[in-house]
Amino acid sequence: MTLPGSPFVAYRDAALHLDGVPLDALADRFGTPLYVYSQAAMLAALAPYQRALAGRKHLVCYAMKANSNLAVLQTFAQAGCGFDIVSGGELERVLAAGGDAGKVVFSGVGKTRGEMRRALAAGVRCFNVESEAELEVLSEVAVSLGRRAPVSLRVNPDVDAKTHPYISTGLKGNKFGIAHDRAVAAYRRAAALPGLEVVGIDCHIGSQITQTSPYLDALERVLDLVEEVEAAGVPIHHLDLGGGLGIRYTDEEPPGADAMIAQLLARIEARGHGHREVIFEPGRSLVGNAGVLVTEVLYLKPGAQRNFCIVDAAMNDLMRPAMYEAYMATAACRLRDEAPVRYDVVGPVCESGDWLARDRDLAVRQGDRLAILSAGAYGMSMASNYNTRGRPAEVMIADGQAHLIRERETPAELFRGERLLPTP
Ligand SMILES: Cc1ncc(COP(=O)(O)O)c(C=O)c1O
Ligand SMILES: N[C@@H](CCCC[NH3+])C(=O)O
Repeated sequence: MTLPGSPFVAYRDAALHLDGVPLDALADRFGTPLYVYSQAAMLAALAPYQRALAGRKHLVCYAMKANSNLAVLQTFAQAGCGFDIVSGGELERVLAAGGDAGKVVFSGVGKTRGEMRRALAAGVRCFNVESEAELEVLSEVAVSLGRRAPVSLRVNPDVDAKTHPYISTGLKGNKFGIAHDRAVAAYRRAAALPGLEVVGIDCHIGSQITQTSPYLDALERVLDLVEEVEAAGVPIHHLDLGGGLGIRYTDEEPPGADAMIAQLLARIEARGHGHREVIFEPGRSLVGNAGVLVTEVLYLKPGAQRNFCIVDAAMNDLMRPAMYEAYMATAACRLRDEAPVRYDVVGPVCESGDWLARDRDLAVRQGDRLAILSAGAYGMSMASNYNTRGRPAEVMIADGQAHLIRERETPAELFRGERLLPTP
């Protein structure tokens, strides 16, 4: 039986393993629903980025929104990565995990003054500024602290990333970045403001991108702008080409990071920009196929039109199917020599949109476990407590050992901080 996604997920003697560890045994030990990650799979996904960029000035800033567990951040920090953050909370996580603020780029359209102050105090590498109004506020905040904030302008290159409309970010109609035709004026303004120091340019065109051509199109537009901005007298040091490289969830065939980067670097050299430092901000491609969500079959419910496989994980644990109708592959943790039945895999949450997989042929019985594959990115990091459900525990396999890296939430933790009204 072939499985899409990670080569680290495989059957051995009819039992599904991640990185050599049987998932049923982890479910027995830690309970379900349970996120399980492989550190080796994360490092294997980082390797092509490092290979392609070796020998030139570069920084891989892991886009931690994809999976922000401290142990995941520690893994990438120890491998030399920086981080792409989008909130003050993410900055605190980087620092708690031992990451280097000097390798942090701070993206996001709505940074608050408080977040700017904290990031300046921590000494982040760069603010990826997304509007002209933000430039003014950041300069003011920096001046009030007697600092100059390093900035890069996130430009919107208006290219089609050819991905799901909800996760496309580089088109004119998106809220992200500064419009291409406003960018030179914005750079002039940034260079004139007392609290700012222009250091780079950046773009990020979307997520789950499975072709190289949108990156090449965006690069041409970014390089055109760099030339215009420098001609206007504002030097640009680094090129941040964002993240967004896709992974295989089912039958997608995204380019390898090394092949994609090699093409971009060749173009950068050819246009005479080879001296610039290059930054990438990959999220999903580093962690997506390094993780699975293990869930137990609670009930099998045959129906006239559809059969339901009701599991203990739900949309609050893994939002991608409900939110984007995303396809997530599922696999039984133990293979049974029985005829499969076609099921919709659904959770206990009171919403018709609470489904994890549709029309899947599964040979499972009550009490069996299923693994939702490719769940290492935008799984736990998007989980909520809807229906007062504690979020799953997380386990990381490192050097053949399973480590609990986040405890399961208890109901008491969920209403900690809430207060009853005074009784009359
Ligand atoms: C600014 C920025 N950088 C990087 C990423 C990482 O994207 P991905 O997980 O698709 O690599 C995102 C999310 O799409 C983002 O918004
Ligand atoms: N959360 C999305 C991707 C959004 C990328 C964030 N900039 C997903 O699961 O596919």
